[in-house]
Amino acid sequence: MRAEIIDGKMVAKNIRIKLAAAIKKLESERGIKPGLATIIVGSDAASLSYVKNKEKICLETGLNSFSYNLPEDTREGDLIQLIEELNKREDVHGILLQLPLPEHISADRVTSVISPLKDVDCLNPINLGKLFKGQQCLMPCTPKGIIKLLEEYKIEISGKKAAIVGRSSIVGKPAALMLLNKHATVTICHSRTAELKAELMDSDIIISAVGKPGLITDDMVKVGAVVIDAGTSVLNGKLVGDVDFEKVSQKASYITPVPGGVGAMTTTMLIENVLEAAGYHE
Ligand SMILES: Nc1nc(=O)c2c([nH]1)NC[C@@H]1CN(c3ccc(C(=O)N[C@@H](CCC(=O)O)C(=O)O)cc3)C=[N+]21
Repeated sequence: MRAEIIDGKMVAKNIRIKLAAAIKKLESERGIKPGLATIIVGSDAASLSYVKNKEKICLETGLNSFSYNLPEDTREGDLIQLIEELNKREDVHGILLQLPLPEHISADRVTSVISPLKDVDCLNPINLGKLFKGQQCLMPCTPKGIIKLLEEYKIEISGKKAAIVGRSSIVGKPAALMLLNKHATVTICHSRTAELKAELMDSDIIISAVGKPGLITDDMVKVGAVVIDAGTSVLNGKLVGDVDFEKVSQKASYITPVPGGVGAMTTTMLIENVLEAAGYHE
């Protein structure tokens, strides 16, 4: 079997055309220009790749973008103070705090400070609680993009067995909840999973969000499975996923490339969330 390649770049581009029109409308009808503030502490390679793409897309869709690049040795108190200022600013509708943070900063404490109304990445425990309960909230960008891709390619979720590899609060866990809300039977695998291969071989949909190049090989995937690669590692200066794309694409029915798959959707979902936070409702 030769997999159909899920073209995240193309799907994202089509969504952005609609977003750009909606942003224009919000500005002309209500005088609101949606604004996104991005904070990076230090210089994580995957974060920098995200920012580069995000800046381009903010420009393209007509969003205001404010960037804060803070040094690695920033004090937690100073970061919290910056977030509190952004919470109050009327021209900032979304706050994106890039993870991971340096070890001396508590991500839990800092993300709790982000106003739930501006929390475009769903990091605040209030929004995570809503997600847990299946209530309406700003959905985390990467899992939201994954669901959109599955829907765009008319891939059935209800009743399917889905395995998520990775249990981060920003991709793995929310992806599991969102698939569960769409009636998949979900297994969450991680570094201590006893039989990763056996779990994956039994799955119709595999989502990998670990950040380990080459983690998912063709012997772990059943023929006809849908393989979604949400890994973002930088290897020799290039962005790579978790999946051995060449080999796995000969067994899967659908597969996402890196770049051009999930990552391309993440940035676009971020813009969608900023627009939502700015008060635009279809
Ligand atoms: N709070 C937080 N939320 C995140 O969502 C988050 C984060 N922190 N920290 C860093 C990682 C990394 N990440 C990427 C998203 C998109 C691309 C992306 O746009 N990729 C394009 C191309 C990039 C290129 O080729 O330069 C693609 O895959 O097609 C990359 C990386 C989000 N992350």
